[in-house]
Amino acid sequence: MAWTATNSGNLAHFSRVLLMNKNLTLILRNLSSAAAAAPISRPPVSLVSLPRRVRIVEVGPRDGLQNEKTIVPTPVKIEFINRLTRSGLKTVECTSFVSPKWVPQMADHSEVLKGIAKVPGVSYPVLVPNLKGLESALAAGVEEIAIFGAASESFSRKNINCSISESLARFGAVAQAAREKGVRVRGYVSCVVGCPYEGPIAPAAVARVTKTLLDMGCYEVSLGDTIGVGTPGTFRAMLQAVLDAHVPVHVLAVHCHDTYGQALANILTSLQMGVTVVDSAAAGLGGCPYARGASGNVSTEDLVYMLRGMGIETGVDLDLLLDAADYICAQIDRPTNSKVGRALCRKS
Ligand SMILES: CC(C)(COP(=O)([O-])OP(=O)([O-])OC[C@H]1O[C@@H](n2cnc3c(N)ncnc32)[C@H](O)[C@@H]1OP(=O)([O-])[O-])[C@@H](O)C(=O)NCCC(=O)NCCSC(=O)C[C@@](C)(O)CC(=O)[O-]
Repeated sequence: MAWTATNSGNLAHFSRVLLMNKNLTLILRNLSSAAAAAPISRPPVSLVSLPRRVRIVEVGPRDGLQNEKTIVPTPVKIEFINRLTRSGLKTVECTSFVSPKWVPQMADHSEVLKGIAKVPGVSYPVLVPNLKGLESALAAGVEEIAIFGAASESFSRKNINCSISESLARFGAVAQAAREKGVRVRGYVSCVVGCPYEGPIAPAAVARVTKTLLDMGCYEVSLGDTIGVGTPGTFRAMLQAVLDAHVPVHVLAVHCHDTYGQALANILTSLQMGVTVVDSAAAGLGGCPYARGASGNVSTEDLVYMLRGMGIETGVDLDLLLDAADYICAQIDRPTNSKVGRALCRKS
């Protein structure tokens, strides 16, 4: 066969492919020897099949609005909660009975709790830091509260002005008094992978606080990545440590802020490890006033979209949820943080 320009072109192409393959082999070899040299610190993971159903705990009206610069009018909060409930959400955390000097945005807690159109079968938990808060919450007719501890000593002091052990003693008294009144108690642990003041947090510290909250009667503990620094790697190690402390997975929830865009990945990792309860906020609102740099929660719309795409039931109507998110974004005059909200070209 005569040698043609096409053959010569093919040969040049072939040599390039060979060279690329050679480079690729070299790169892969370097990578695998680097991986072999790296210390193996992965905890054992037992993957269970994905759940058929996930319960979403909507935290937008509380976690979402507590960090707003301007105070959102009470009727707007009430309408937001009512719309969220209409979308099919079964748990809507609606306010905090904390000190108005610390978090002025939640000062109208009693009016909000009394003003919402409560739907049978829907739970409306509120945050309670101490017995004074519990007293006011009970007077407003609360049926479920959330107590909120931290795995970081510095965050505990900044957020609730006391050490972890002082906070747990305080929460023990709150939990007991609440349960005596027939009020359900949920727990939070903040800074489960990282703290804005201390950096990385030891998984063992998370396991300790989680166990203590369960021992005092919390029916569920939500593990909060307050500043959204977790990755599937750190999340898996943290969750494994909690499970290794003999905490049953069905009493755990995850609460992921999306600062580094890892929230859905961390949630998926948690589902793979057996978690079936996930916190989120409509429009991706949120942030803790005492956690500098913390961005919003994972958006409920993005979470529902992902779960629906995986065939996991949530009982939430995405259109009605988007309406609720549009409503609050219009009221507080800011664009949605939800990727799904943006993709579907909603008004906000
Ligand atoms: C815990 C305290 C109260 C301690 O605050 P303190 O200043 O140490 O409290 P105190 O007991 O010394 O009392 C000082 C004053 O506050 C009043 N007070 C005391 N308690 C209450 C109350 N319940 N309701 C109304 N007023 C209250 C009390 O009556 C007194 O009033 P004064 O005599 O000066 O007029 C304060 O630090 C506080 O309210 N902190 C709340 C901080 C907060 O809400 N942070 C955001 C929520 S946590 C979060 O977002 C994380 C989470 C849950 O989403 C999960 C995650 O993402 O990780």
